Amino acid sequence: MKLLWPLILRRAPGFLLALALSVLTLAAGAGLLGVSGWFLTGAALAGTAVAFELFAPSSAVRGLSFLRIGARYGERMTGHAVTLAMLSELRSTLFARLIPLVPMKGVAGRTGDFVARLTADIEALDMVMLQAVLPLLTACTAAAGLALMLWLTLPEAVPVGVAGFALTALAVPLALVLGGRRIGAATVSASSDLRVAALDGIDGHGDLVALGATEAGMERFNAAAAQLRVARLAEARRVALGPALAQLGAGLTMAATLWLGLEALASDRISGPILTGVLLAILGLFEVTGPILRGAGRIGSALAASRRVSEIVTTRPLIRDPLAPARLPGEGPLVIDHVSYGYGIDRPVLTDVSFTAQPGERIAILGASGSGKSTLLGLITRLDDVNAGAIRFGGIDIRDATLADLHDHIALLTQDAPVFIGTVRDNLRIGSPFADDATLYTALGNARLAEFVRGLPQGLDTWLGESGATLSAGQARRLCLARTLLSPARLILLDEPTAGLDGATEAEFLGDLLTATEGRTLVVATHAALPRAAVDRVVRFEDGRLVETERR
Ligand SMILES: Nc1ncnc2c1ncn2[C@@H]1O[C@H](COP(=O)(O)OP(=O)(O)OP(=O)(O)O)[C@@H](O)[C@H]1O
Repeated sequence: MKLLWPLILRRAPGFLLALALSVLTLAAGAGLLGVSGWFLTGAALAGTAVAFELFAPSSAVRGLSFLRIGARYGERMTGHAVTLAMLSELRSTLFARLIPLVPMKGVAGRTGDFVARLTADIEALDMVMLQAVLPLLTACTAAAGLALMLWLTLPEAVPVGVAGFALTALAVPLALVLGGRRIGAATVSASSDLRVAALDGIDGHGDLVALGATEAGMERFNAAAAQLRVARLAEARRVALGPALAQLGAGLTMAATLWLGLEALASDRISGPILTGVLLAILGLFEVTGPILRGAGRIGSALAASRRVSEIVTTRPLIRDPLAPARLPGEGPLVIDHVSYGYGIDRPVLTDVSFTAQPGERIAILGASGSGKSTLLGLITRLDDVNAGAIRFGGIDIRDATLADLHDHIALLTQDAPVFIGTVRDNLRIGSPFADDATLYTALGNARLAEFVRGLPQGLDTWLGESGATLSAGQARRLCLARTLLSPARLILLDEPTAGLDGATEAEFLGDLLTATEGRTLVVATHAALPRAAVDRVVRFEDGRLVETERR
């Protein structure tokens, strides 16, 4: 709830309107039942002893029923509109907070789990507002109305009426909430596990089929689905308790009031029609306890969801902008100065690495798989900070610059760069949002993809499926490379840029790197055999140490 309060306060007028309409709906409903009870009893008695006026009560009944319909419609529209707007803002806030948490070591968690937090968990919060906060505030007003009505008509019933109402609308839901926290947490975690199993199954479908392991994938999914079914069933049982308890509370309060009312009737302190009206109005006011008790059964999940969402919001990103940032110069040497780094304290990945890339220089980092090449490129773009030593660009420690400034100067093509859903143009413009077609084709040409794109029926406007499903692995790689080359950064870092290219294309491409990165500094981590002219210098890594530097 701590998370929701600022968002609720920002939309206070909308929520107050929804609350006012909710109170009006309840008052109209209670009034409708009360007047009907009084009217029907009065009319029945009129035939015998009491003279009764019909016109005013029947108009009141009609008026109140229209008022109730209109107010309920308005309340639903306003309540939902303001709640959905609030959740949409929460989703955007959460997504923005999530991004800085992902790099390098990442936050403890899995993609499917984060998707669940952004979708199902936030959806679970919508009932907090619509089935808990608004009805509870309405119930407080209803309790005051009930006390006033009884005090005016049957004062001796005030304690029993208010106590019955408070028990049903507050104490019982509170007990349901406290008892349902464990079930709620189990439901939310089972729902997240199911998403993870589904995403894994879809992503790895090809491999599961090829390995004849679809059954194992199905089993994982089915186990997660069964777990969710058990958790949901336990929750549904609690939710089903709600309406029954609401009926019980209303029934007992009415019976106690009736008992006191019959004594008052016998001693002429209340009339028959008024007593009937009061009893039915009580029934009307208890209507608000229905959503509260139904919601109380599910609030355990909402609380668990809210905790998971808060975890993201309150986790401080590891990499943050400095308070007083220095500006990086347009050009300058990249200095790797005695850098050491490890993902955990006990396993160093880079040890005391030092080298300098002068402006315009092309450096290849070679080394066996796992020797720390990608790790170093990640550190240069501040996906994480070094454990010891420093990385400087143009004489400025990159930790002293803002991330935005750093990424304007240094661009990285990661080993697993993704193709995003969208067109070829959408994908390329991520690297340079305002680039015209000629610039896009130049970058595509440098990545040896221009002919392919020109041959597509819709050229740059061709739609690429999810993760570039309509491209071959090599084409997807070259598209990502073209995107990196479009960046205005003066220093380009390429991690295995030729992965997915065939031997002949790889050699041609490496030869072309010179033109593609003309005038820029280039650091490329690769396993490929490099043509002599492709780079100015080769540095070789072995187990995280720089063991050799060779000038070409
Ligand atoms: N996110 C991570 N968490 C923990 N350890 C990691 C992580 N990423 C890499 N490592 C470890 O760090 C070491 C260096 O990995 P890195 O990816 O930098 O090597 P590499 O030289 O780029 O290998 P490759 O040529 O296969 O891409 C490896 O032992 C790897 O297991």
